[in-house]
Amino acid sequence: MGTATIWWRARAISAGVGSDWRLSEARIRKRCISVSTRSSCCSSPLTLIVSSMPYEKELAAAKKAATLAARLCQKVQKALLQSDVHSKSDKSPVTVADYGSQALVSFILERELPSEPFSIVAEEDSGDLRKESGQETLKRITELVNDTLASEGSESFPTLTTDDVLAAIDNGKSEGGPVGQHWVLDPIDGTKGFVRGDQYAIALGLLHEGKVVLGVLACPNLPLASIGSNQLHSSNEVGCLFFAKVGDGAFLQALGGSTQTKLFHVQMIIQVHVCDVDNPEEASFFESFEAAHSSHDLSSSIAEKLGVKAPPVRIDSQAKYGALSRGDGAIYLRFPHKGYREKIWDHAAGSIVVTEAGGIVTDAAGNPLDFSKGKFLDVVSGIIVTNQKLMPSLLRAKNMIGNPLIPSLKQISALVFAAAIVSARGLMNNEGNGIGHCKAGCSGRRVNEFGRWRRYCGVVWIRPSALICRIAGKRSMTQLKRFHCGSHVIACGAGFTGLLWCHGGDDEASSNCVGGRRRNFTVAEWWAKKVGEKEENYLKQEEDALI
Ligand SMILES: Nc1ncnc2c1ncn2[C@@H]1O[C@H](COP(=O)(O)O)[C@@H](OP(=O)(O)O)[C@H]1O
Ligand SMILES: [Mg+2]
Repeated sequence: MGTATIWWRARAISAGVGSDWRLSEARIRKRCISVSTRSSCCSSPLTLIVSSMPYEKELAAAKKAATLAARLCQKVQKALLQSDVHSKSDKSPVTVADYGSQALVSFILERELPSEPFSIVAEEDSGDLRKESGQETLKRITELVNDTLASEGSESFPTLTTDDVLAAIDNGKSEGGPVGQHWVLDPIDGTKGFVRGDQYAIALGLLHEGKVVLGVLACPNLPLASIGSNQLHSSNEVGCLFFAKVGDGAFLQALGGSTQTKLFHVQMIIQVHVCDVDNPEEASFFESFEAAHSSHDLSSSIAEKLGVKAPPVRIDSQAKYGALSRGDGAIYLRFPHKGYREKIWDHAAGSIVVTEAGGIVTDAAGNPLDFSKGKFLDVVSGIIVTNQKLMPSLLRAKNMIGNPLIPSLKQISALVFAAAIVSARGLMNNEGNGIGHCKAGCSGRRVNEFGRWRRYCGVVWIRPSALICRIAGKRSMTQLKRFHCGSHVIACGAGFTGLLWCHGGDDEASSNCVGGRRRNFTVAEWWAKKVGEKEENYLKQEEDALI
């Protein structure tokens, strides 16, 4: 008797978003069909043994869990945005959605995969909900979870008690590690985006022996159409579900399954690929919306060094990984500020979606991310995501910019020049225009802004890596340090080719100069704190001033 194994894989035809929404889920399923035959006689029956590929049922469970959790979050976000009661600073709706999403995902995974060892590394724990003060919130979460389960028409679920919800949340207490299987969950990734009404994601990955083997990203607000420049899909619809299994490619389907994308009950799925651009001038890059999460200055210096022309696309959450996996942009740069430790749930699902789409995810030194060390990722100074072709030059650019020990010729000459500017302080006139020396060092466009800092020149620190000149006023360094938000920074990051800009200064300087080439919102926050004004008002003033 001979046994032949036939691997059959329906290849999805997709060159990018919107190119082909006609594939059905059945067509992309990968199956192993083992066909046993008797070599001599055709009278014997043909035995077909169809066995699922690894992680098939885990993937189905993860998609179901993330889809339901997304439904719960959408409901809360909608109420949050419509509510007059909750101000943006009110964290309670977010809390409800975070816990609710975690409870739902945990409940569904445990129910769908009863025979598997069950471990989840997740962001939330039930400590606060077990306190007297958390009882009301716990009740709301339980209602929300039960309502969401009831809305899943195709199946009936038991009604969960508050204790069931607490237990489901506490499943997420696992520490992960290099041994065995662990789910990795961020119940709402991009909380700030969620509160703003922008992007967020439910991110669920599975680790096996420390490696990510599957990932699902539910992005309820991400358009099905590309958010990059080459928009191919005409739909305005939002809600994307990205998923990937190791060795099997990355795929995208509509999260809601609306009539447009779900004809005849067949869910349409496309295989996604990262964009294969190799010319940085044609590439665009993603970064965090929040400057506090990732240094916008550093990524802009790197992009500039690389020759990227397009402005950054700033969005919250791992929706960035999803968008990159389908070629909306070619690069995702993430440079947390000193002291921050990345968590595995912020990257596990996204990284496999991108790598299965043909991309690469490394730390800023080019090392692959190691998910086997527990909750934290020990990354060297940031995370870089891009395609195979751009990665080498991207790492080179990062090394040149990020390594203070190897300043470029341009940086050295700019340094010398910066020192000259300081010593030439006396050249500035009394109208506050530093035109005399400024013309020599930066473009005319910025002259006035620069000139108005005249009064604040005095003490200068120069950090070669970023070419940042810190120009303090007549105030003492101690005073400046007290403000401690980088707002006294005048950054000359791009050298002296006309890209001098201002991040603000002390109180007067910031009001004068924040409208430089880049706006640093921390200045606004700082200002708001200092003068007790709302950030929005301050920004409005700035807009008006600019007009
Ligand atoms: N100071 C910081 N630096 C870097 N990342 C931070 C940070 N503070 C929070 N984060 C992480 O950044 C995530 C959001 O990423 P992004 O900036 O890409 O939207 C947050 O996820 P949560 O919103 O789940 O807490 C949080 O884990
Ligand atoms: Mg997160």
